[in-house]
Amino acid sequence: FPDNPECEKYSKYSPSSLTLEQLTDFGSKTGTEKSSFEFLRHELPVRLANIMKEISLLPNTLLSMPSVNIVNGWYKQSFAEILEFENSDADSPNILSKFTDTLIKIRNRHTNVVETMAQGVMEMKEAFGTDGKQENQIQYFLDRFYINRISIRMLINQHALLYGSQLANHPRHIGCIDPNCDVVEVAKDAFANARFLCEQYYLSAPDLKIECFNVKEIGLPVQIVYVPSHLYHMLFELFKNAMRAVVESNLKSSDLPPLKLLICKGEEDLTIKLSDRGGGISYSKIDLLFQYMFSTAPQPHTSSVNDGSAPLAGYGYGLPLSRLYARYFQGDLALSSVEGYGTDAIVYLKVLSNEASECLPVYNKTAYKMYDSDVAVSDWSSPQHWLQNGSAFRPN
Ligand SMILES: N#Cc1c[nH]c2ncccc12
Repeated sequence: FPDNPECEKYSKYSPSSLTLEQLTDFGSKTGTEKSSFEFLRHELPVRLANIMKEISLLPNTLLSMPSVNIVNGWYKQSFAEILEFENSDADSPNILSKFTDTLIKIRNRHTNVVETMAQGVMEMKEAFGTDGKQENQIQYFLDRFYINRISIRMLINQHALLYGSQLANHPRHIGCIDPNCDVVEVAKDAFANARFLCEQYYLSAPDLKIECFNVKEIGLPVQIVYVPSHLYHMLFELFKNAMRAVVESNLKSSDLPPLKLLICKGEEDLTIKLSDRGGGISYSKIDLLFQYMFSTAPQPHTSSVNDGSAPLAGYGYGLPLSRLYARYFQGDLALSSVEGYGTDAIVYLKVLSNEASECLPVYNKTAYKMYDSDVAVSDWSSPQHWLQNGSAFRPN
């Protein structure tokens, strides 16, 4: 990409972060297909170019992997296709419908980016092994790469749902945003589907108890301006992991301790805490659950109680991606565990839609330096394993 002048040009712009309030106002009041077209034909190349510059900075051990080359090709192709509209006359016939068709074609092309990048990481691990420095760089890159992808798909989905030919499923929704997203309803849906899978695999599943508090609007249901599919993705992942922990730590018992879900809408945060009595996980292993390099390995999935000899089976990319969905609109996802007892998984969401602004990676000197091979080595005395990470502090 470095030799692509158009990529150079668009990577010099910073992405424009939108709030859920701006997205809902645009989709319900102020926006038109033409103004959306004029915004996206600049903003989408900006977001693509910013991350394409970072792809070009990846260690060659990853960049040279066949699967990463495939993803590269998809980004180049999509970038070029949007640029076809750079100087189009927005008022010329069919240009707007052609643009929407192009966006849908791009969305379809990128359907399997997550799996294909994971395959590339696997190819690199098998070919070259890894070291702590590279793991940090790849963790840094993939968090930025996937949240960039979430943001591009969000903008494409909004435009396609608002102006495309497909019928809107939910008349009250604004694109993929529900202005009154009922958290309990989404949670019950995610729980039911996770329980179905759990019962299929383990022949049993824990029950769920829900406690709900609305401190901001006493007596009203807990609702938020949010993207239901993002909330569902997070909760479905957390329910699956909690159920697995409970079943695998109670294999000799038919009486499973129930999961507990606490939902509380405060003034600033909507907090969702899922508590399980699944035996917990040691503090030192929590970070591993969010690490792509750890989660990429094809782990032997043990359905017997983990006797401690085998490494904790990877959870796939579900947790790190769920945390990115939470962070995308200024929230977060954290695990707090008591080894030997159980785990709390906590999702924080912004109550106010004008505070829920897109969290977007920006290609700049700071980012550039993160890919510099001479990143700082630890300047703290630490057990040997920390030195491999090359991180000055415990990875957060
Ligand atoms: N996410 C999640 C988890 C929820 N409960 C857990 N117990 C052990 C390890 C991970 C988890």
